[in-house]
Amino acid sequence: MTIKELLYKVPILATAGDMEAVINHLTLDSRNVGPGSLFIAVRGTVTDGHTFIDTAVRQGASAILCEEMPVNPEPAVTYVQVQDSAYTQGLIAATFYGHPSRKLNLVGVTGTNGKTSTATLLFRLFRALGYRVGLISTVQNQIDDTVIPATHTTPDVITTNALLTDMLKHGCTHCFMEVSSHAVVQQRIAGLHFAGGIFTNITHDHLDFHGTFDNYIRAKKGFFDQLPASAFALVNIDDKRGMVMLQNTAARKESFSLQTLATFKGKLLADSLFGLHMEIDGKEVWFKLIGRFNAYNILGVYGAAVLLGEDPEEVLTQLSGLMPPPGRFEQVVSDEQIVGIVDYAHTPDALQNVLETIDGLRQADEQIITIVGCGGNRDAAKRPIMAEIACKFSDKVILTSDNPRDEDPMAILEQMQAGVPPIDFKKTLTLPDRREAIQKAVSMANPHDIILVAGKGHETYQEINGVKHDFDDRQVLLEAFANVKSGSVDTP
Ligand SMILES: CC(=O)N[C@H]1[C@@H](OP(=O)(O)OP(=O)(O)OC[C@H]2O[C@@H](n3ccc(=O)[nH]c3=O)[C@H](O)[C@@H]2O)O[C@H](CO)[C@@H](O)[C@@H]1O[C@H](C)C(=O)N[C@@H](C)C(=O)N[C@H](CCC(=O)O)C(=O)O
Ligand SMILES: Nc1ncnc2c1ncn2[C@@H]1O[C@H](COP(=O)(O)OP(=O)(O)OP(=O)(O)O)[C@@H](O)[C@H]1O
Ligand SMILES: N[C@H](CCC[C@H](N)C(=O)O)C(=O)O
Ligand SMILES: [Mg+2]
Repeated sequence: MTIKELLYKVPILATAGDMEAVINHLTLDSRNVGPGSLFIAVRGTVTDGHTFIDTAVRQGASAILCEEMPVNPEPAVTYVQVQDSAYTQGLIAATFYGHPSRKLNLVGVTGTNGKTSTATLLFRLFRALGYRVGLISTVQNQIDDTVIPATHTTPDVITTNALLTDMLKHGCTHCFMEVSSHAVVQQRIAGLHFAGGIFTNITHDHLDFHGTFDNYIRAKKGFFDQLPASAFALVNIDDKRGMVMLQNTAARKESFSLQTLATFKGKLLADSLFGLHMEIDGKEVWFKLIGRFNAYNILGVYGAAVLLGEDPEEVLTQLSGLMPPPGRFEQVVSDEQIVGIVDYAHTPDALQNVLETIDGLRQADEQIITIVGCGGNRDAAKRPIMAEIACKFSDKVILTSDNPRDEDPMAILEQMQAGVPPIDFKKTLTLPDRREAIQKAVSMANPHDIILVAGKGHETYQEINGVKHDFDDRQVLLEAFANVKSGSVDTP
């Protein structure tokens, strides 16, 4: 495709060089540039892509898209200046790949918690309904049975268009994708055509990136503001920001609720360790998912499926058989009946939901032992809050590391400790080594006690100073259970 063809409908400020130059590769990263590449210079949070234009040219880039023309342009290279290269990237990627998002039903899910759960349940539901389906999620991307590892919750828009193209080649009719707030702000969904958008909820997270809660809300709303009139906008109206999401959307406004009148109204009849019993649209159904928060995920999934034209009864039948995604309330039980629960709760709201669920489900005087940490290079304000919530609902708490990234693990833990109420000091331990923390919890547990290992869920690594070390909470729990059994861990 020539650069001129690629720029169809793109607002341009200036150009230099041959507009017939042929482009066979798009990239944001100078390190991936080769002959035939169009390098898109984007201003980032750490560095500015414009500083890599010369490197891209040296590596043989055929064209450069930028917001600022270089002082000494290379005559053999084509330059295009635009107002916003991150946004333009979306338009170009759609043209380059032939608008794959218009050729299937692309549904985006946004919200602080529940995106992976909702998108994965939709993916599994539509497969069970007999479709070929794609998934773009934190845990993994998927085209039917083929798993493609994910690096982000929402990939950059070039990757998404490439994934959608592969999905079409495999005959997919639907793709369910998570839309993170970072992605909305960084234009990672620009130029994508959505058939629908779902809002799960909004609570405290990512204030490091967005600055204020209002900006965070605005970012989520930005997704709905971009939806076309042909799409549906389905929001949880039990969340007080649900209606805000609908304020300026051109899409069809739909809602779901457990508490009030809504397009899709559900009632939670019972909630146990075996699952949820709900009434939806007048029908009583059992589901295998655990926790009230999953009742919301189920309703959102049900609503989206019906809005996509599926038969409500068939949807409920298939939904009732579905299991939660990996690392979401995943249970690992020891031979002595100590119950380990691995859950991806890494926000105050998710942690509180999961602990309330566990507290509501415990039978008698079982102890709840919570292991929790907070990510480095991420929102620091949530650290003391999460420690406080862990203390409120647990008999014992072990504060530990969860991807310290470039931060000092002890500095993160000290910020968490600041949230521990003095009365709870005696039930709180701090062990920066996560393996040691899990072993300690297991050594303290009696049969039927519940150990919540929060924050990492499906993750199979611990990221320290840019290096991802193998670490899987489920595996480490199993090992600790085995060690206790063989007597190699001290029991108190
Ligand atoms: C904070 C953030 O979102 N960062 C994302 C952003 O990077 P950035 O703005 O820091 O980029 P930068 O390093 O400043 O570089 C600017 C530009 O120069 C380019 N560059 C850079 C170096 C070089 O040698 N050559 C070069 O061309 C880069 O490709 C980039 O285009 O743009 C990059 C390219 O798309 C992303 O990979 C990167 O994700 C980082 C790795 C990340 O950790 N992001 C997390 C916070 C994130 O996005 N999380 C959300 C989920 C959140 C949630 O819901 O919980 C997600 O969607 O995954
Ligand atoms: N609808 C919900 N409301 C509140 N909490 C939820 C909901 N669904 C799941 N959770 C809790 O949040 C955790 C993360 O869930 P999930 O992975 O589905 O969210 P996410 O929005 O994809 O997160 P991320 O932003 O990291 O991609 C779960 O492990 C569970 O503890
Ligand atoms: N999508 C989230 C995941 C957080 C998971 C938690 N284990 C952590 O590392 O903080 C983020 O990138 O902020
Ligand atoms: Mg997710």
